[in-house]
This record gives sequence, C-alpha cells and structure tokens, in this order.
Amino acid sequence: MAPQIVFVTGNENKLKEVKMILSPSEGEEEKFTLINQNIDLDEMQGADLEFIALSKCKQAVAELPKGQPVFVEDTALCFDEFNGLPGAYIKWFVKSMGVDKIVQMLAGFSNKSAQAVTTIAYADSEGQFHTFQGITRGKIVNPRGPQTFGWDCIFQPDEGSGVTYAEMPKSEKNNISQRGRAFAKFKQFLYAPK
Ligand SMILES: O=c1[nH]c(=O)c2ncn([C@@H]3O[C@H](COP(=O)(O)OP(=O)(O)OP(=O)(O)O)[C@@H](O)[C@H]3O)c2[nH]1
Ligand SMILES: [Mg+2]
Repeated sequence: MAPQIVFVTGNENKLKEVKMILSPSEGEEEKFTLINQNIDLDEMQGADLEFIALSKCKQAVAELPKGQPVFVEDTALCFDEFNGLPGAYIKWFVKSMGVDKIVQMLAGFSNKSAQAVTTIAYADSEGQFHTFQGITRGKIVNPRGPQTFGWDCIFQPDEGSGVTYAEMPKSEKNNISQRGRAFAKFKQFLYAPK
C-alpha cells in the first residue's frame, strides 16, 4: 500500500488545489496517499518564510505519531513597494480588513508589483526536514472574479492573459501559481528514485 503523507491545513481552498496538483499524472503509479488533518498551528512572526513554514511543520511533527511523514505550507503575498510586506501577515490582513482595503493600501503608490510565495516544509519518516518554494510575480489590481479564495481576485500574475487568479480556471492557475510551482518541486522530490 502506498505510504500515507499528512497535509496539515485548515484551509479548504488550499487543500483542493494541493490535491489537484499532487494527484498522479496519467499512467503514473500512486506513490503515496494524501490525508488532511486540521491541526491549528501557530504561525511565528518574521520575514523569513522558510523559518515560518519550518516552525509550523515542527509543531505538526510533535502532534503526530513518531515517523509519520507530514507537510505544511505557508503562503505569503509580498508587495515590492512595501519591501515584502504584508508577506506572511497577508492572512490577517485578508481576515481583518478584506481585499478592497488591501488594494487601497497601494493607492498612493504607482508601483503595484507583488509576488506570491508558497513555502512547503516537509518532515520525512526519519524526521529530516525539507523545504520547497514557488514564486509567481504579478500586480495588485481592483477585485475581479469570484471572491471565494483569499486574495485571488486582486492578484493578476504577469504570465497569463491579463486576468486575476480568480478569473482563471483552476488548472490554469495551478500551472503558473506559486503553489503549483512549489508543489511541482515537492512532487519531483517525492517521486525521485530513493
Ligand atoms: O487568493 C489566494 N490565493 C492563493 O493561492 C492563496 N494561498 C493562500 N491564500 C490566503 O493567504 C493567506 C495566507 O495563508 P496561510 O498560508 O497562512 O494559510 P492558512 O492559515 O489559511 O492555512 P493553513 O496554515 O491552515 O494551511 C490566507 O488568508 C489564505 O486564505 C491565498 N489566497
Ligand atoms: Mg501564513
């Protein structure tokens, strides 16, 4: 039987995308089974995204049976004009002020460039930690498309046809998104002959 890997997240949208990205391609044998656990993990403060993801992962390891492979991911939205902020704090900005006010934060500045960054931290069955990161550059725009996932409706990636993440079909988003890129690296690692 394929070994089980636990993904710790409480974010349904994230989980949906990750399941889609990590599912085996046509003709590919399933190397592992993904199971979700919703454990509430504290997020450390700071600008070091690998440190934040690793500390989430270490907490997850402590909550699970010894030797259980587990990963977490943390996603940041970094404005160039603000030297990388809100970064990992974007979660609290989305929760407390909403996307319209996030767009307005940049109203006084011509530079709307931003990057979305997903950092995965994985603990293998031997307790070794590994990190994988994906980055997508784009700009912050007025909301367009369904407002169902975080800041998808205000992030327009530079690649693509001038639409926001929210306006794209999921498969198109996963092809160019920070999450798609981070998980492509992770998948390659998991599928590499050991
Ligand atoms: O429009 C979006 N497109 C994305 O692709 C995306 N990925 C994450 N987010 C949002 O960014 C914040 C940081 O999230 P985050 O990494 O700290 O996760 P979280 O706390 O929601 O879940 P988790 O820590 O339980 O996994 C949260 O508000 C998420 O909703 C996204 N919004
Ligand atoms: Mg976070």
